[in-house]
Amino acid sequence: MPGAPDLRRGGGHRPAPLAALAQRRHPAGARQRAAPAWRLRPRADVSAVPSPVRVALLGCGTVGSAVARRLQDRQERYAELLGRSLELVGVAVRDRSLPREGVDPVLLTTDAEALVRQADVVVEVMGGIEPARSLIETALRGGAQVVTANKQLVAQQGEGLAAVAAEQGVGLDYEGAVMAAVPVLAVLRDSLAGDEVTAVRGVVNGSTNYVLDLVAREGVAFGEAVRQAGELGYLEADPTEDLEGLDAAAKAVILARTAFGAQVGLDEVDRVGITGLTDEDFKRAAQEGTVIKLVASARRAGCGAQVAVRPEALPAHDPLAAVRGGTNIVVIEAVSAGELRLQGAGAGGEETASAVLGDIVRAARRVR
Ligand SMILES: NC(=O)c1ccc[n+]([C@@H]2O[C@H](COP(=O)([O-])OP(=O)(O)OC[C@H]3O[C@@H](n4cnc5c(N)ncnc54)[C@H](O)[C@@H]3O)[C@@H](O)[C@H]2O)c1
Ligand SMILES: N[C@@H](CCO)C(=O)O
Repeated sequence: MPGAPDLRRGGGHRPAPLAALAQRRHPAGARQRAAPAWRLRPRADVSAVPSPVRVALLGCGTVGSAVARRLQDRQERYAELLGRSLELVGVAVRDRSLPREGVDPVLLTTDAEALVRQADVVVEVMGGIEPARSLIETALRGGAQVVTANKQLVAQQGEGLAAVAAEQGVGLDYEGAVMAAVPVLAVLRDSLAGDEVTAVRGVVNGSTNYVLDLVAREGVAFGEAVRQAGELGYLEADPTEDLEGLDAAAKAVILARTAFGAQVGLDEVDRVGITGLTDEDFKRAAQEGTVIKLVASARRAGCGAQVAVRPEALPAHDPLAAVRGGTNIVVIEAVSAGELRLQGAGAGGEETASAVLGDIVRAARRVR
């Protein structure tokens, strides 16, 4: 939406934090200092305690701050699950003076590159293509496992990054990039690995579903509904990505790639967003007993796929018609399984953190 105001979070200021913990815990080069004698443990103890898995977080916005908070307050749970602790060693931000509720200011750093080099697992939740892509590549080439929720990056550059990951023998996971809390990629990649998926169709963008729902059911003005979606943390940093269907298109490309191995470019998606919808469209849909949804679909076609994102007026009995607010749904068709439906929270910091944290645990299991 050109000229759209920042529809998202506000924020005050706190005093500047101390130096990043990363430097303190994992000193490099000239900064290296010997540990004080009182911190040295007897050799037997050191070998008995597995070293922590060092996690670096790139970005501390809606998703990043939720991930950071959960990494801290679920420490014991993760240690039990993994047999070693997950240690958040630093959080890369643009501005260290901004408050990050529940995140220890000592962890904040503006030097993302240095942070990446000190981690076993790098979690990219800053969004955008650069510097996210370069930082991920640096992490992979340095032997770190990478987790990202960045659907634009995965849709546009995912294959190249996956090749680097394979070359380095490390993982690149991005469950949070598609349908937030709904584990659709795991189902397509793992659970249906022995089947043949033929089509995937769904509502895969939470913010536009929230907007369409509010406009149609509660008569809320379009602009006001968009503002509320922003307040809930559903919108991308650039809301046009949601409203023009680019976010859904990126997710559809990732779905097609995961479901059928289809190489579909973002520019090959037949895409229409929701900004062209008029009051007349909503009125007609109500009169006809239909519901307008932004539908993403991918259908296997030979070695490739036909991928589309467009608003459709759906009959009330269509499973996609019933999803409310920020909820997402996907209907998967597979030769042996038949039709499967997955539904749940499709946007939001805490909800997306669920998927990102799942990927972090998976990644941590690979760290030797
Ligand atoms: N919000 C959601 O519901 C949701 C759901 C699934 C996936 N995602 C994806 O997760 C990613 C993050 O989304 P978000 O909603 O948290 O965005 P956000 O804008 O709230 O947070 C991103 C943060 O990263 C910071 N950042 C950007 N560039 C940086 C840089 N170079 N160095 C340091 N910090 C930098 C920004 O200042 C911001 O604080 C995006 O790729 C988004 O598409 C978001
Ligand atoms: N902006 C995205 C966030 C979740 O990917 C949406 O509205 O679905």
